[in-house]
Amino acid sequence: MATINFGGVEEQVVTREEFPLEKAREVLANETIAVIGYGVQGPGQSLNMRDNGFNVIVGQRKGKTYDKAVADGWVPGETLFEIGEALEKGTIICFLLSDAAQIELWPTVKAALVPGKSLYFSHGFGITYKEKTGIVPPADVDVFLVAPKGSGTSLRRLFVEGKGLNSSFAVYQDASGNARTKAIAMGIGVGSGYLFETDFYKEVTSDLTGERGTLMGAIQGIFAAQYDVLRANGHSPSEAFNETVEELTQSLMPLVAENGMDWMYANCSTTAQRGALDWWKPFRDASKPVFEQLYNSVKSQEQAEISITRNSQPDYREKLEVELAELRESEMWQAGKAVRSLRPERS
Ligand SMILES: NC(=O)c1ccc[n+]([C@@H]2O[C@H](COP(=O)([O-])OP(=O)(O)OC[C@H]3O[C@@H](n4cnc5c(N)ncnc54)[C@H](O)[C@@H]3O)[C@@H](O)[C@H]2O)c1
Ligand SMILES: CC(C)(O)[C@@H](O)C(=O)O
Ligand SMILES: [Mg+2]
Ligand SMILES: [Mg+2]
Repeated sequence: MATINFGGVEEQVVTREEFPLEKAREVLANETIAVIGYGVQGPGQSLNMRDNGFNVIVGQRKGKTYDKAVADGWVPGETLFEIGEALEKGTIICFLLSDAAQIELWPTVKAALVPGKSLYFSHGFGITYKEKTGIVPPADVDVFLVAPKGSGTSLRRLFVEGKGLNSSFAVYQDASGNARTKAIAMGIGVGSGYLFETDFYKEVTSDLTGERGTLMGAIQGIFAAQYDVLRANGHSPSEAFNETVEELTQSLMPLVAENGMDWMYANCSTTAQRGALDWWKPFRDASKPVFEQLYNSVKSQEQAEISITRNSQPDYREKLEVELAELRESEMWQAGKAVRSLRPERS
């Protein structure tokens, strides 16, 4: 483990230098890694591991997603199977169904977990909320997680570009005495940049907070609020969208990603810097109570309950699509569509 100072706090992390890909391949040389589910993480993780030289198979029920797996080069009967067969063949079972679907499939997965196999998650959800999910693994299997901190789509894209997302890892059950090493090897295998250690509870709690907060929920909320105020005051959709979203994603966030917030500020006018420095604290103070409410709702398991109840309904995909369409069809995101079509590289 490398000791890194994160803003004054020292943490131990695993880097690719100390745990190179060759070592990961050695650790997992005798394993058949069965990726169960080919939604968002399934393709990213399985394709990265395959390209990294691991012995990977995919288990996916027949349908559109199965066909996508075939199109991605997985071969039926050789590297692509129905879920039951993949569970039988795999020695490391990567449980990459949606968190709600994991509940339904758990009895099948559990039956396949003979001693010596490992159960791998990319989220602490199923285990942490075991009273709600019923996911209680047998004692004689290793149970660990690697949670890439980003979409499986980005995991794959960055890998192809020679870059990587960071991931957390955690061990819940170490039956073999080797679970931690296996977890790290899997983390390197799926293409992680560096790996930081957590536990299942902390992973799910921070993850649910982050995606409901700044990463997805809060960002849409703050975009919508500013866009509405600009529109209500007579600004055109084009002006409001550019001033709310397009400039952020195209110009300013890449600067933040490159070298931090002060670097982005320093590359803007002194007028902008003066205003941003004056206004970030009122925004922090206004939103902090909402973040506290959110964290408490995650901690009390209310968010887990909502997620399980809503996403277990037979028509949950259709309902999600209606809500996504509402976003897509809003004036702000329709304006965005037009703005994107005018980007010079698209014309
Ligand atoms: N989406 C991400 O990028 C992301 C990022 C980090 C962690 N995770 C975690 O990774 C795990 C997988 O998430 P995901 O978003 O890739 O899942 P997903 O919803 O995209 O994938 C669902 C997969 O499960 C299959 N499936 C759904 N219901 C099923 C059922 N009843 N029986 C059999 N198969 C069924 C679908 O065919 C699909 O292949 C989750 O634990 C999630 O929290 C996801
Ligand atoms: C990609 C995210 C938001 O980080 C992940 O946590 C998810 O649930 O999809
Ligand atoms: Mg998540
Ligand atoms: Mg996440």
